[in-house]
Amino acid sequence: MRVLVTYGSKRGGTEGIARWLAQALRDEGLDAEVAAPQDVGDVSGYGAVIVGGSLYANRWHRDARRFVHRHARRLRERPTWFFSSGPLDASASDGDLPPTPQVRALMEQVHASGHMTFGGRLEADARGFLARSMAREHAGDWRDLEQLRRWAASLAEALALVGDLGPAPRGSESHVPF
Ligand SMILES: Cc1cc2nc3c(=O)[nH]c(=O)nc-3n(C[C@H](O)[C@H](O)[C@H](O)COP(=O)(O)O)c2cc1C
Repeated sequence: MRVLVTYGSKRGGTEGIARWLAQALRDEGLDAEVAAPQDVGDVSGYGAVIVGGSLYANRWHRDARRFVHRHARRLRERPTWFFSSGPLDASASDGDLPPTPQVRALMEQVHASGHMTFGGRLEADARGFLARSMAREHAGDWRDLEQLRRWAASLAEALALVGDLGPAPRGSESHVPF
């Protein structure tokens, strides 16, 4: 099954997660590819889509939000998962940080099957006034590869189940059982 991983990322940390995730999904036997949201014309060729966004003031990066709005109808027709990347500490590693209210609303819009929050990254020499002052105390890389691999394995398992159930009837919503 072809799987698209796309992202909204200001400073590259979330893009990095998208790339690792696609690799982890390929390791699980899926035909996964990464594309920047502006390079995706149509998601019809994909069996499943994963959209990630970096968090700034609890809001997803604009490119990720726009992607969801633009493709909402098609996303509702196929299994779609979201991930967020943000916390500059180890709080995301357990895998149970919920989506922010804005991201939850986007999930409802496309009937997303699930969400994962990953730790973020902020470089010590980050540009921008706010980023620079945050970096004084919070610079670091909290993206957790083990957490990412566990999530990739659970997605592969869910997609294998979808595959066993056969393709959904045209126009129907996805029915991933979790
Ligand atoms: C100004 C600013 C605001 C941020 N706000 C949040 C936030 O509300 N929640 C959060 O979890 N992380 C927040 N972060 C951390 C970023 O989400 C984190 O650095 C992330 O990895 C950035 O992803 P990117 O490199 O793809 O842009 C903030 C970072 C900055 C610089």
